Amino acid sequence: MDERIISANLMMDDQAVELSLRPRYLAEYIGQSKAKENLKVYIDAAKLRKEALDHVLLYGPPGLGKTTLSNIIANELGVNLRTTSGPAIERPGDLAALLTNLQEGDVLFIDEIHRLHRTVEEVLYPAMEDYALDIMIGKGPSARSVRLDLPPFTLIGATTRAGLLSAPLRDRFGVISRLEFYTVDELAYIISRSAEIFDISIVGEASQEIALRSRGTPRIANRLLKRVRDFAQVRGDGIITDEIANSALELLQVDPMGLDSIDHKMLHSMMTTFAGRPVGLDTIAATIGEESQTIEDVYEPYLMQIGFLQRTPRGRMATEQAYRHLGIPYPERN
Ligand SMILES: Nc1ncnc2c1ncn2[C@@H]1O[C@H](COP(=O)(O)OP(=O)(O)OP(=O)(O)O)[C@@H](O)[C@H]1O
Ligand SMILES: [Mg+2]
Repeated sequence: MDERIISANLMMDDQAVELSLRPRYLAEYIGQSKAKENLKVYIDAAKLRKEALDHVLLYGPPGLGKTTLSNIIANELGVNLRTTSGPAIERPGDLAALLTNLQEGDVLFIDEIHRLHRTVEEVLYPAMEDYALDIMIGKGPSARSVRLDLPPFTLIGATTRAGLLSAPLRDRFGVISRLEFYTVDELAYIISRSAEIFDISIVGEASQEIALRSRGTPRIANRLLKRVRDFAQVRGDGIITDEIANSALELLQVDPMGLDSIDHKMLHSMMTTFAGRPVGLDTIAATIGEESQTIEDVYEPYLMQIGFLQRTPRGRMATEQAYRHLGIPYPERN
């Protein structure tokens, strides 16, 4: 399991904490104003018409609040939420069971929806489109298909990789929302809110400092806050000051841009081993000993967001800004 501090993936000891930190209503959900504004209109309209909300697809890098937002949507609608995930639904029958147990207007949340089995996905098409389930009865030449009506419901799908969704599935979502990285101010606000929930005091610029190194990601912000709190309690008097925050963050080896040793290794090898030439994802992965998928889902999106990495048709390239950050001379040849 990934134990690195900036990893946006969920770790076991985070799960209980995440529950308490998770905002429950749209008004408490910080940032993502575009997604939020639209959703608010659709939710209000669905409530006015007493209809199920249209199916929603949420996508974006890990830890940006997809699961949180799905919970909020169900809360705002005042309906039940059933949660499952793509890989957990093994057979079409499993999905059929989930669907037939829904009540009118309920939300079915499928996390990692890009990992649904093909045969399961096919059950979803008529369910999403017509609120119906096509069931095969019998075998061989006498087999026939029976259509079963479902209550109107809302499917919320979440994925870190919208590109892996099949076109027919993607087309059946009426609302498609991309979650964005958070600004430093938004993260600082989330950190202050979490500190309040933890009942710890954080003063001066400390929440800004932590926010700066959180890679635009609330989950990382909350995780860094917890580690900094440990330092404050052991090395200080429990109050998170600028000084405590900075020295803790330094020890955690997260640099002022939020980059950790893997980011550094990756950029460094692109600049030196490959001398700034475009490099393929798999080559980078093999060189630094990480999985291509982890690099693509976790590392690249943020490095691209801050303008350190470029994807060209010939491969990945570090930008001049990245060279400056690492203190390596930029090859002047392009
Ligand atoms: N907009 C927000 N405001 C406040 N806190 C947030 C917000 N979004 C996320 N968080 C915090 O970040 C944590 C992670 O969010 P969440 O689990 O919803 O991310 P996710 O996108 O589902 O991640 P994954 O792709 O790994 O499933 C939550 O526990 C919550 O505390
Ligand atoms: Mg999630």
